[in-house]
Amino acid sequence: MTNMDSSEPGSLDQVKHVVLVLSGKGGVGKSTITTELALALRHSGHKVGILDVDLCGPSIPRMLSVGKPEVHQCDAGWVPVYADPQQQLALMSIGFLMEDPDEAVVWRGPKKTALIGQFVSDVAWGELDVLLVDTPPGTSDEHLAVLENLRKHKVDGAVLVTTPQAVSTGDVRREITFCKKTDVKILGIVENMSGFVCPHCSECSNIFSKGGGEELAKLTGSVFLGSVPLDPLLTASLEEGRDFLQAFPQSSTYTAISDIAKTLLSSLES
Ligand SMILES: Nc1ncnc2c1ncn2[C@@H]1O[C@H](COP(=O)(O)OP(=O)(O)OP(=O)(O)O)[C@@H](O)[C@H]1O
Ligand code: SF4
Repeated sequence: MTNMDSSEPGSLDQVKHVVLVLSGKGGVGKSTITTELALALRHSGHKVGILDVDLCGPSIPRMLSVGKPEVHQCDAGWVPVYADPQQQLALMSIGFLMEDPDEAVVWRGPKKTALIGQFVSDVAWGELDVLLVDTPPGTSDEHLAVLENLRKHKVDGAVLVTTPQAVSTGDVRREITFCKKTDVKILGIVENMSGFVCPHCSECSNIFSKGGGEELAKLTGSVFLGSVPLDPLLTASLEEGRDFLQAFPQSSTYTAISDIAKTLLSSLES
């Protein structure tokens, strides 16, 4: 996808890279991967933003323990909320603006797309190295609304999240077709919940067949960014809004996430 003329005004002008995080279906860990990639990039000294546009279940505020703060507006738009005292990890979630998280489910298409459109263009991010956009699952009109609005500024490409089970279904392939049709570069594929890390001995067992994500990447000519195991310590950290990477730097899951973040960053900067 082409970048917008940088002379045009917009709240993404000082954002170096915009990355969509997509999944063919819900529950594969898209919000988890978005959150952990943001934390990994932030720990490696980058200034990161997360735009949580997942109307169906904005879960990132809980994962980052920011709750439901009051959001303020300045001349440039909505002011993001910071998830860390150093103000290196900015978050704007559609959940902050919704009275009742269940209300979006009954909204009709045009209302959703109008809200998303406004939301995407109206956040005052300031300077960021990377903005990760957590989109709703699937390939709906909501995706197109996100894309149309981001495209006015810039989008580097998309990270596709899948699981060993989902890789064999049509969902992830539909997502790939969506990227091709909408001219969004696939930056890479992440296989999440790839094996199970035993909470007692830290051994990783492959419950489902492994390697589907890598296979899919080969088939579609995409980069395989890596796999993240199903780790009960990660589940608990997300539930408690605790920074897993800070708490468990010796774990194999830490290494897996950090390596994916490094590979993504080098592909963005190449
Ligand atoms: N690698 C992992 N290890 C442990 N738990 C995980 C992992 N990935 C995801 N989870 C857990 O699985 C659940 C679903 O993850 P998540 O909310 O990230 O999925 P999602 O794809 O964003 O879903 P949706 O788009 O429907 O909101 C969460 O409870 C999360 O804590
Ligand atoms: S994974 Fe194996 S070693 Fe670890 S606790 Fe379970 S049975 Fe024991």
